[in-house]
Amino acid sequence: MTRNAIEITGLRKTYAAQGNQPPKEALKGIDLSIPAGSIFGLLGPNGAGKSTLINILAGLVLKSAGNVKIWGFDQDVNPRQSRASIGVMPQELNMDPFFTARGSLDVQAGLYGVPKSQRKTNEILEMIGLTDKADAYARALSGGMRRRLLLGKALVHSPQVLVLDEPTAGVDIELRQMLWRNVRRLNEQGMTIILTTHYLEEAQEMCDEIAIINHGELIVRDTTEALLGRLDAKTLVITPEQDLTGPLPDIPDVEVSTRADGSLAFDYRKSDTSPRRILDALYQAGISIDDVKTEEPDLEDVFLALTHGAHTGGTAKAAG
Ligand SMILES: Nc1ncnc2c1ncn2[C@@H]1O[C@H](COP(=O)(O)OP(=O)(O)OP(=O)(O)O)[C@@H](O)[C@H]1O
Repeated sequence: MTRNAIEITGLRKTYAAQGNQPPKEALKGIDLSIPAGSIFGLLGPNGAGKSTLINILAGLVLKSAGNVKIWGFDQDVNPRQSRASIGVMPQELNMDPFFTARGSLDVQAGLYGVPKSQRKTNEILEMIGLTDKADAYARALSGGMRRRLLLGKALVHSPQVLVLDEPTAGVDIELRQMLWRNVRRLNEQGMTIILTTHYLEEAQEMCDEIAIINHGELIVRDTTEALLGRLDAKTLVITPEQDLTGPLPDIPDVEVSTRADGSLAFDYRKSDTSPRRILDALYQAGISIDDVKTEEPDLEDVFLALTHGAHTGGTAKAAG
């Protein structure tokens, strides 16, 4: 049986009323297990409850109800062990400006009770590419370097589970690649990775499994592959040999549109039409074809279909 790194049952969070704001039910009973060794994506629109969930895992927000186990340790029964099993790289760049990079890592290790002899400060500095900035004060580091330091801080106690909350928001390509290289390496060494990202392409590329939450509820949880297979929509794009002068062929159950580059896009559902039918119709209309390609839905299509209440099997993206 696969071991679960995280087991969440019936998790609820209601933030207390503030001023004239009524109480806010941010999580409405989440059940979610995350297998050990996976790279798991937690996705959802703004305000869905992702940060609340992550902050509960990190022990930064108190849950209102439900049960959370991290690496088998129940947060309520074994709070110390459950906290020691998880490291969180937060979204905000909250830094201790008066510590050096090395000092920040040391302080963090101290907070987690890691004995000096077991600290891996140099190894972590090397991994996050800050060896030459080890003695620079955090306030003198660039935004990208501070972010790397946050990753380092999340690793000082060698947690089994690493949570990355929007790790690549607003970072340049080089830093993004470095982060993903590190994440892959840590995962290969056995660490379970949970990440939230607004970049769905990134989630599609990085994550084995994905959960989508919306309005505090879990709406789907599946392997990335199965999620991508949920949408029935497909697009066949053909480039005609000559510019078309006559009307476009009318094919039942297929929507056709012209793209800016002169190609024709035929949106269809795999369950009602085959590409062969489209190609036959073009042949009969006397349209000769220079190039053909198909386009599959991507995670963005799945995400939009699920979070906008559309049914899977619905919209095809007008990719261009
Ligand atoms: N401290 C708080 N007090 C009151 N309401 C809060 C608090 N923190 C979050 N909320 C509300 O709870 C809901 C969920 O917020 P949360 O930050 O968990 O969402 P999110 O999915 O992380 O969004 P984002 O992607 O924008 O970070 C939102 O409606 C938010 O306004």
